[in-house]
Amino acid sequence: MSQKNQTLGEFIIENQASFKYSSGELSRLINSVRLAAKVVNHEVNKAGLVDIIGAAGETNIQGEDQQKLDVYANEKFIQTLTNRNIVCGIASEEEDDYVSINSQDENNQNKYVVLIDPLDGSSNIDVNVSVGTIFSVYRRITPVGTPVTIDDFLQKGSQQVAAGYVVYGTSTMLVYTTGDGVNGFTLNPAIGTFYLSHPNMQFPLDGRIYSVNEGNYIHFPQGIKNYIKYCQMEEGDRPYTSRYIGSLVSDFHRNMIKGGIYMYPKSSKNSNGKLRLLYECNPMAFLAEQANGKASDGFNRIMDIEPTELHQRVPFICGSKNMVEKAEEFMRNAEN
Ligand SMILES: O=P(O)(O)OC[C@H]1O[C@](O)(COP(=O)(O)O)[C@@H](O)[C@@H]1O
Ligand SMILES: [Mg+2]
Ligand SMILES: [Mg+2]
Repeated sequence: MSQKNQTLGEFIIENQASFKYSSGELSRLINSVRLAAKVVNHEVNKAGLVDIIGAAGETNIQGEDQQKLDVYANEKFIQTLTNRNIVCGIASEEEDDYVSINSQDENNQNKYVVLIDPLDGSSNIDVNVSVGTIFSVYRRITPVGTPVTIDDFLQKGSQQVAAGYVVYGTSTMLVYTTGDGVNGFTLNPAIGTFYLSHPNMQFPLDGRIYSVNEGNYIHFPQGIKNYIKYCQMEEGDRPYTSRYIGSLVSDFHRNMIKGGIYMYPKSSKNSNGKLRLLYECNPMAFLAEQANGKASDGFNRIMDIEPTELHQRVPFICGSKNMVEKAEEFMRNAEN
C-alpha cells in the first residue's frame, strides 16, 4: 500500500506489477515524463527572467500564436521521450502531424505512443498564472517494427493505458493514472524529487464551483445557459462560486480537490468547442473517471468518442459526477 511521502521512483517500482501490459516500459515512460516536467518547470519558474516568455512569432496548426514556452516545452518532452527510446510515436498540439520515433526499425520493440499538450493555459504564460502539461499514452495497434500510422493515434479514450498532467503552480505536481486510481506527486525543487503528496485522489460527488468562460455566454447552447443560471440561483446550497483560471489543468486540479465542474461548450463561435479530444479531453476524462468523476461532451461519454482527426475539437464538461449529470440534464431538456 502506497504511503504518503514515498518518492515517485519508489511508487513506480512498488506499483510496476499492476501496470497492465508493462514490461517496465510504462514505468520508464512515466519516469521520462517526470524528467521532462522538471526541465520545463525550471524554465516556467524563471520565465520572467529570460527571453522565454512572449510569442515565438509562429502560429501552430490551430492558428494560435505559439508562445515561446509552448515551443520550449514541446521540444523538451519530444526530446526526452525520443532520447530515452521508449515510444514509437508522438503527437503534439504544437506539431502539425505525428512524429514517428524509429518505429520502422524492426529492432524497435517500443509499443507505446504518446499524445501531449506540452503547455496548457498558454494565455497565462506572460502574466505569471499557473500553466500545465497534459499527456496521454496508448499501446500502438500496428505491428511492432513497422512505421506507426495515424491509426495508432486515432484511438478511443477508453483504450488509454496511462494519462496525466503536470501543473506548474504554487508548487509543481505530477498527477497521473495507469488505470488503477489517480495519484498526485509534489516536486521538492531543492532536491528535484517528486513525493507522493495526494494518494488516491477522488472528485467529491458534489461541488460548489463552476468553471466556464462566461464571456462566451451569449454564444452558448441554451442548455448550458440554463445550467449556468441554475448555478447562480439562490436555492439550497446555491449560488455556486465561479472560478476560471484559463488553464484546463489548473481548473481541473482545483475542482478535483474541492469539487466542481469545468465546461468548455460548443458555441456559435466554436462549433465543436475549443479543447482537443486526443491530448486534452481524453487524458483529463481518463483521470476524471479514475477519480470517480465524469467527463462528457454534454451528451456522450468523452472516452467513447471515435476520433477522426489528430487535432479535432469536442465540447467538454468534466468534474464532480452529480454536477456533470445535472448539466447533462439541462442539455437534454433544452434539446427536447
Ligand atoms: O481563453 P479561453 O477561450 O477561455 O480558453 C481557455 C482554455 O484554453 C486553454 O488554454 C487551451 O489550452 P492551450 O493553452 O494548450 O491551447 C485551456 O487550458 C483553457 O481552459
Ligand atoms: Mg491545452
Ligand atoms: Mg497547449
